[in-house]
Amino acid sequence: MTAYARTARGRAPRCEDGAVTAPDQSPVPFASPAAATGAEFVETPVDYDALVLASFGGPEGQDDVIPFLRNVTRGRGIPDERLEEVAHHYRHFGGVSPINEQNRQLKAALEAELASRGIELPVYGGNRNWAPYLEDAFTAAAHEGHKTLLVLATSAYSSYSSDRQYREDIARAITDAGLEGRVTADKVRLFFDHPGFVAPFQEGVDAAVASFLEQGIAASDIHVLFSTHSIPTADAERSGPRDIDWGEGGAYVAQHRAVAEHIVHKLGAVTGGATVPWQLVFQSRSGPPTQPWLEPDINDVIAELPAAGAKAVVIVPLGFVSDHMEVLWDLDTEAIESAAEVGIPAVRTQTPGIHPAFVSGLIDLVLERVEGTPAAERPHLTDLGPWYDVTRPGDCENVRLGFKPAAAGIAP
Ligand SMILES: CC1=C(CCC(=O)O)c2cc3nc(cc4[nH]c(cc5[nH]c(cc1n2)c(C)c5CCC(=O)O)c(CCC(=O)O)c4C)C(CCC(=O)O)=C3C
Ligand SMILES: [Fe+2]
Repeated sequence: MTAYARTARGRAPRCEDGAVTAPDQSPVPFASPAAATGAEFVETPVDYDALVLASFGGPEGQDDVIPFLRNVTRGRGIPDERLEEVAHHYRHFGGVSPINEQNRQLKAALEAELASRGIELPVYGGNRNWAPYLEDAFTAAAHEGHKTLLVLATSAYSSYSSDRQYREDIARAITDAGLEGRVTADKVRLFFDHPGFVAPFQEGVDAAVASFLEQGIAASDIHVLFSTHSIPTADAERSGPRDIDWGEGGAYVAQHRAVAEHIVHKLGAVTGGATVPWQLVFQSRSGPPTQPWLEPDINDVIAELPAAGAKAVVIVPLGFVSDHMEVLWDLDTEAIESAAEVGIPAVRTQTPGIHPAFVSGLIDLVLERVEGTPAAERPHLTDLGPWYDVTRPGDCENVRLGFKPAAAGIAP
């Protein structure tokens, strides 16, 4: 396949960190060859009979922590002593991750939204790494007679950890549950630039910047740090369709930059057009020090803020769907501490969580697949969207862990 029109036209305007470019205001015709062939978009209606909300999962008490971490690192032979080192965030919070409760709330909110629109679609919840597992969700759905399932994963951007690993685990769960050939599972497209996902971030950034302005701090002294999960650079380079040049950091970084640029551009309404300095930063690095991961680390950037003349910092958890451990520990604990050390007032803005715009946007995304909405009509706030319904073989693959069968993609 040749390069996409969206690449030839130029992706979302790229700019150096700290500068703000005016995004192209002209309406962008949807010209992707994929849209023309329908190859990567499912534009015919599908009569799904259940929705599966798929998430990461987390421990519910101290005794769960090591078994949970064994699940997360399965297949990599990491000894328990080493796992205990990464367990400290969970130990600190009584062994309880907030993520399961957040997913229960999101599931209830999705059910309420479906009911309010008069749509009958049962919702099942299952996790990749903790109970209820994906396998439990598929088993329960099949037990109640559902066969054509749509999976909604709580992960917005494209990379091995946030897309393909879900699809691999879906395939494995269907096999482990003995449901091969009895159920099918499709997956809702990645939603990094869907208006429902972006709205809560925009709201948070607008409010935080407005409040610093009210305190008499100039826009040019308010630094906005868009933070996301660092991943190995090798994963980042393979995070999108391979026939497109995404630039350094692959599709994963390009998607985050495009959304950040959109938010900063809209922020002009709050600052009276004045620009704020901003940057994409990374957090929650793990893995051996010899393995390169995306940089700079948020704490290193915060340490340099006084030298850059910053008087305030707004921390935007752009890569995260809810206030799970990465947000509570790495941002609310560590990054806020880093800001206190250099004496700069800091605000961490909200995650989408169960914000009404997000919940309603997720149901819109589900209905796109139920109704087979043409790609050209699907909401997206950046030039990179709308993202594809089906991922092609090789996209987001993990070269370290090797090939595994995955659901909801195009067969090799
Ligand atoms: C991109 C990304 C997201 C965002 C997208 C999404 O939301 O899916 C995410 C989310 C999450 N990650 C989580 C937890 C963990 N991630 C780990 C390890 C890793 N994550 C990675 C990437 C990501 N992770 C990577 C490249 C590794 C190294 C593994 C390797 O080398 O291949 C480890 C192992 C220990 C360690 O290595 O630190 C844990 C415990 C939780 C649950 C939090 C809670 O409990 O509230 C959530 C939502
Ligand atoms: Fe993670």
